[in-house]
Order: sequence, then C-alpha cells, then structure tokens
Amino acid sequence: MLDESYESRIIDGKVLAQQVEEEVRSGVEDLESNRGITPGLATILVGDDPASKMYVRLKHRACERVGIRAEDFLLPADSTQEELLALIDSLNNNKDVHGILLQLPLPEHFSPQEAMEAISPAKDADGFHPYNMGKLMIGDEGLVPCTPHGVIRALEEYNVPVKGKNAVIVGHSNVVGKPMAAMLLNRNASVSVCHIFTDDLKKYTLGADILVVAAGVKHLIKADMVKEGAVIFDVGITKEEDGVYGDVDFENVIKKASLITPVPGGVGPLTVAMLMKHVLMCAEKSL
Ligand SMILES: Nc1nc(=O)c2c([nH]1)NC[C@@H]1CN(c3ccc(C(=O)N[C@@H](CCC(=O)O)C(=O)O)cc3)C=[N+]21
Repeated sequence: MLDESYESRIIDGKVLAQQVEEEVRSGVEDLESNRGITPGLATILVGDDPASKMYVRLKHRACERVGIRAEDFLLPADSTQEELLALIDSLNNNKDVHGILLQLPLPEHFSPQEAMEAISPAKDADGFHPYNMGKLMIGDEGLVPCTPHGVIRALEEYNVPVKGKNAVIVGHSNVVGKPMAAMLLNRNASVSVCHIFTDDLKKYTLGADILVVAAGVKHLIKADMVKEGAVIFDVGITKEEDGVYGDVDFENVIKKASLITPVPGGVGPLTVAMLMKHVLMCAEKSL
C-alpha cells in the first residue's frame, strides 16, 4: 500500500474539479440573473459503445451539478455522415444550444475531422475545431481542448513554475499531446513531444520537470524513467477486469515525483469540469 508520507504529493483531480465546477455554477447563476440565459450543451453520441456512453453520462451529470441544460442526441451506429452533418447544422442554428460535444471515437465509416469542422467554432466546447486549434497555436487561447486545459489549471493551482522548465509530453494526439505542447510553449516551457516512434523515450522523460503522459499504454512510465521532483500528469486510462490503470506506474513513481495525478481521480474529472467551463464561455459570448 501507499506510504502515507507520499499522500501530499497526490494532485486530487476530484477536489480541483469541484473547485472549477463551483466557479462555473456561480457563472451560470450570473448569466441567468443578468441576461436570462441558461447555458445549454448538446452531446452527440453515435452508436452505443459502452465506454462512450459512460463518458457522456459523466458529462451530463456534471451539467446537472453546475446548472447547465444538457440535451442528449443519439444516432444509431449505421447512420450516415450526412445525417450527422444535418444534426450538427441544426444544433449550430439552435439558439438554446451554446456548446456542442461530438463524442469520439465515431464508428469507422464516419469522417470525424469533417464532422468536427462542421461544428460552429463558437460552439466548439471541446476545442477541437481547426479554427480554435489554430488560435491556440498562435497563442490566442480561447476554446482549447479540455484535458490539456485541466493540466494547465492544475499547474496554476499548485503554483508549479512553467517558464524555462523542461516539459515532456508522451503522446502526440490531436486531443491531448499536440494542444498540450502548444499550451506549455505559450507559457515558455521548453517542450519535447515524444510518441510511439521515439527511439529512446527514457532519455527524454529523465529530463522532464513536467511530464504529461497520454500514450494509452498501461504503466509505460516506470520510476527509473523520471527525475527526482518531477510533476507528473497521467492522462492514460486502461480498463482491465481488475481495475483502471494509468500510463504511469503510480505506486513506484510517486516516490520520486513532487506532484502526481492518480488514475482514476486525476485528470479525468478535471477534463469534465473544464468542459463545463467551456460551455459557460460559449454561452457568455453568445448574442
Ligand atoms: N468529443 C470528446 N470529448 C471528450 O472529452 C472525450 C471524448 N470525445 N471521447 C472520450 C474521451 C475520454 N474522456 C474522459 C472524460 C472523463 C473521464 C473521467 O472522469 N474518468 C474518471 C473515471 C475513470 C473510470 O472509472 O473509467 C476518472 O478518471 O476518475 C475519463 C475520460 C473524455 N473524452
């Protein structure tokens, strides 16, 4: 079991998420009393993948907690790209819908890129639209992807210095790795992005003051791969019969880390809380 002297090193994502949700709830109340607007999120789920259904449910429950109106749109797995685009178009034109979340992944025969581009950039609560991604790249952070935004929020809450620090990201996905790199660069970290083709991962991770791991490989990061005092964010989730595992060998790595997120209860809840913040932002900017 975990030595209790390490407990203060754990970044509790649930506590941070509660704090963010509290801010959102009060923002929602202000918007309602000042402008008579109740923020609304439309979620689109295509097919009935159990994990995706679970994630959408988590988001709906968060909406309930903060007072955002959530509407659930379900399309059968065998519906067409055209039907999906028609739904997105109707939601783009719906004044009561301020944020649109298209749950990923989509079934094989869809083009997720085309669908995400069809979402109005102003309603892009996920921050996945190329327009919002482009703004992020030039340092104008508005609607940014929720998971990296949550990591930045945690760094701020814990007063972790970023400027001039070595930040290493493992994973170069469009949803986590690439936007995370941009957000850390915007804060003047020296950023390295590693991925599946990196030939000596340890060479990079050993130099990391801030390490963000989003590879989706259970316990990829071992204690001998991290620097003493590193701040570590574990974005991976691997579900097995006996439990949920992160990309970091938490029990051993915590002995070297100064701060570390657990799985579950780390980056996941924070991601959902940032989504709530983004829906509020969309509603505040709506006409
Ligand atoms: N358009 C889109 N936006 C997303 O934000 C998005 C998506 N598609 N597709 C799937 C991923 C996954 N994702 C998670 C959200 C919360 C937890 C979360 O809160 N997990 C809990 C429970 C973990 C468990 O028991 O499974 C935790 O980590 O403590 C996890 C994963 C959002 N995603």
